[in-house]
Amino acid sequence: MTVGSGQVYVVTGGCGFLGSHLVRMLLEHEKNISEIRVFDLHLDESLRTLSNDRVKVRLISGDISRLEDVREALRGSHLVIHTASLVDVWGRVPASKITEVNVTGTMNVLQACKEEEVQYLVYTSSMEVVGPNIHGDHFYRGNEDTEYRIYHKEPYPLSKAKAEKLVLEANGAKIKGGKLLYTCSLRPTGIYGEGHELMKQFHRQGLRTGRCVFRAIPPAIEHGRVYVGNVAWMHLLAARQLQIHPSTLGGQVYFCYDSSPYKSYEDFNMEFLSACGFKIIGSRPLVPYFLLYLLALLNALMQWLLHGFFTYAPILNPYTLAVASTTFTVQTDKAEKHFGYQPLYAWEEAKKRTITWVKSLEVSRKDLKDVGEKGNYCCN
Ligand SMILES: NC(=O)c1ccc[n+]([C@@H]2O[C@H](COP(=O)([O-])OP(=O)(O)OC[C@H]3O[C@@H](n4cnc5c(N)ncnc54)[C@H](O)[C@@H]3O)[C@@H](O)[C@H]2O)c1
Ligand SMILES: CC(C)CCC[C@@H](C)[C@H]1CC[C@H]2[C@@H]3[C@H](O)C=C4C[C@@H](O)CC[C@]4(C)[C@H]3CC[C@]12C
Repeated sequence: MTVGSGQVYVVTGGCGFLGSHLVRMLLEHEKNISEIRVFDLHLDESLRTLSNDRVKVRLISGDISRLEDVREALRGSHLVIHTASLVDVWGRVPASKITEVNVTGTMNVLQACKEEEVQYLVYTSSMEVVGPNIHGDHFYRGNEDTEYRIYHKEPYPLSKAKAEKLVLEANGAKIKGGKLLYTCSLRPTGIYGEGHELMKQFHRQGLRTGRCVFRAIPPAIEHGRVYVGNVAWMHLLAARQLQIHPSTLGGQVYFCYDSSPYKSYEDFNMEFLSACGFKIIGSRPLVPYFLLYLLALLNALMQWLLHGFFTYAPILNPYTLAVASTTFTVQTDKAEKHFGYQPLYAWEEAKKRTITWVKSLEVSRKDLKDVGEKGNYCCN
């Protein structure tokens, strides 16, 4: 295989949900690269087959929390897109582990950039570095400059906020050889699309309840969502333009946005699930908020009691309830102004692709039979 003399990009967490879309996006749309190094703790061998005459996809097994692993992966590369992270708001992973991967891991990426003379770093942050906060303050179609009471207590948002701060502070730092490091941070809202693990869980749950989804959150609560393909596209453009206009993009944060509609978390999921015959029951929440909150508290108590025996980590806990019950949506054109970002996929296309994928879950589910034919269609 002949591989050209283009740039070498490293994608940490490249085998994850966003990471694998990003790798495919780079292969298809970035003409200036000859090698993509996919660095991950758990490798997805299928990505290796994506290598072509122009670009080699190299899978590198490593742990972001080990500096040596990161240094080795970055050696001789031009740019890093750092998406590796432990995404956990359910208490499945100890807080210390989240800090080790998300904060120490990011320190390692920065250190490795400095030691291995890598000048450009695009960091995948999260809307959670801003909010929603636990006070329930709504962030209604805000932008990067909107004032908000930022308050972090949970390990995941805390770790993302700390990591983002480190990334931004490192912008302009001297690296080995005397050149400067340029960094920027992208903050997706809730990402959806092909491969979204949580959507698989909601789909599975919906099958158990006869394709009925029982409304829990008032429909007026807006939750920001963005299509994974557009998040990947935005990373590609940021990486490209950070090298061309480092003084414009360097040290900046950008929310990731597209034309996905502003809806509640549940109504948004229904955009896809309804194509599989799912129905949402109730135009208002069926259970009063205080009962849902009690249930969330009970789940937290059970988690604490069972800790040491096994990990009890249901989807609903006080924190996920607070996030789902607080409006958090963005409306901004900062990325368009700074680096010409416009969504690559219109809402109709993003929706179509996601529906196709959700439908494919139906045929691929081995345990579909366990649910029982009758129960599947109680709403129809
Ligand atoms: N999913 C969302 O809705 C969402 C929203 C906003 C921001 N984000 C951010 O986007 C990024 C990607 O998230 P995702 O949803 O694709 O998550 P994901 O879990 O699918 O991907 C994360 C990847 O990081 C890898 N990883 C974890 N620990 C590692 C370690 N110690 N060393 C090397 N690799 C390690 C995992 O194996 C995985 O492949 C994360 O930084 C996350 O914080 C996600
Ligand atoms: C109350 C129940 C009926 C519904 C519970 C849904 C809940 C699990 C969902 C709602 C919002 C979701 C978060 C949101 O989309 C954004 C992010 C940021 C990202 O960085 C990590 C994932 C996270 C926290 C989503 C997790 C799942 C949440 C809380």
